[in-house]
Amino acid sequence: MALESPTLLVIGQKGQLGFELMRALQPLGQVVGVDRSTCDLADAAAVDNLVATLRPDVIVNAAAYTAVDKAESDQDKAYLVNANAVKALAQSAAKVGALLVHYSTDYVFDGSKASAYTEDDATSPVNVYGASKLAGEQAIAAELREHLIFRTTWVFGAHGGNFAKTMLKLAGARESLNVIADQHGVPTSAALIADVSAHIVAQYFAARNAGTASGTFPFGLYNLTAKGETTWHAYASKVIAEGIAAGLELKAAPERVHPIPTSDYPTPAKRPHNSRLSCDKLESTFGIRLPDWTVHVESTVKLLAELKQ
Ligand SMILES: NC(=O)C1=CN([C@@H]2O[C@H](COP(=O)(O)OP(=O)(O)OC[C@H]3O[C@@H](n4cnc5c(N)ncnc54)[C@H](OP(=O)(O)O)[C@@H]3O)[C@@H](O)[C@H]2O)C=CC1
Ligand SMILES: Cc1cn([C@H]2C[C@H](O)[C@@H](COP(=O)(O)OP(=O)(O)O[C@H]3O[C@@H](C)C(=O)[C@@H](O)[C@H]3O)O2)c(=O)[nH]c1=O
Ligand SMILES: [Mg+2]
Repeated sequence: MALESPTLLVIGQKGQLGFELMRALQPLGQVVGVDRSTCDLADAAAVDNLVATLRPDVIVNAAAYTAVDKAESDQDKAYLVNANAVKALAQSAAKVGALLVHYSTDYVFDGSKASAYTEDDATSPVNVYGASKLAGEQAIAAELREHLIFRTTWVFGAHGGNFAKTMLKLAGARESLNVIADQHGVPTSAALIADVSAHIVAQYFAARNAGTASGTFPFGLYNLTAKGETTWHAYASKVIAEGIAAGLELKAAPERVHPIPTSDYPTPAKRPHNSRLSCDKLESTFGIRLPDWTVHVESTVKLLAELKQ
């Protein structure tokens, strides 16, 4: 008997991660992408109508309010998109029996732990964005058993805005940069997150086709980042060094990227000093091996340099 091709709905297809998901999910079925102009996530009725009409097997939500500093003075909007809309989406998914794949952040933690955070560690966000994302996680867990929430960190890619691209731009315009050296974390490429998501959705389809998905599939919360660790300062230095090696003309050489403490870079939102997440649960549950963060930083900077030339 031929198996029917599944339908996958990607919400937020124009973000960093959404763009990579539209690529990575293609082999799994019919992929339908929507963005703010075709479906506003904050419009619960529109989302419910879309889900009821399309009846997707899987909904992947890559849309979020991600402006961390702006969220401090725009709390209602951050909660509307990251919490209320996510709860409504989970309810819509439950009605049609879809798996909901969703993404969250290291900013659900206060960063006071000395080692990498596991999925069992207590949350304690220090900014509005982190609190709104945590509320979204909790809403999904309350509404829908068949969910996967991937907590990730410091996302970058060739498509969309991110810290790596900001550093290349600043290094092209200025002789020197000051970058925080006492916040520790892991740059994770949107492509890696999308590829791992696709692997796991494929495992879900395989289990479902074998008739076991709803009974034994390991739904739930997983950390998903690249391996290793760094600081914003060392990350900026690496990006700039790779940019120069790839032929970009940058004014600020890596040795003129100065390390500074968080106290020297005041921002509206507080940020955790430790953003490291242990991915042992994801690797052992799904049999996945995550690459070091430098692998995709190197390839992405090369690609960005090629695109400029
Ligand atoms: N970026 C990062 O460093 C990290 C991100 N994450 C999480 O990963 C996920 C993906 O993030 P990333 O791809 O980097 O984010 P981006 O900011 O690149 O993309 C988010 C997308 O969501 C869209 N969006 C926002 N509000 C709405 C809305 N009301 N209706 C429809 N679309 C909307 C945005 O559209 P528009 O441009 O029109 O606003 C944008 O296309 C998010 O859940 C985020 O919280 C987790 C850790 C780190
Ligand atoms: C531009 C700049 C930033 N910084 C600091 C500020 C901040 O602590 C750090 C990173 O800056 P960003 O603006 O990229 O930080 P931010 O937007 O907070 O990045 C976060 O985004 C959300 C969506 C997440 O979920 C997190 O995982 C994380 O990636 O670098 C410098 O020290 N010097 C600079 O010149
Ligand atoms: Mg940002």
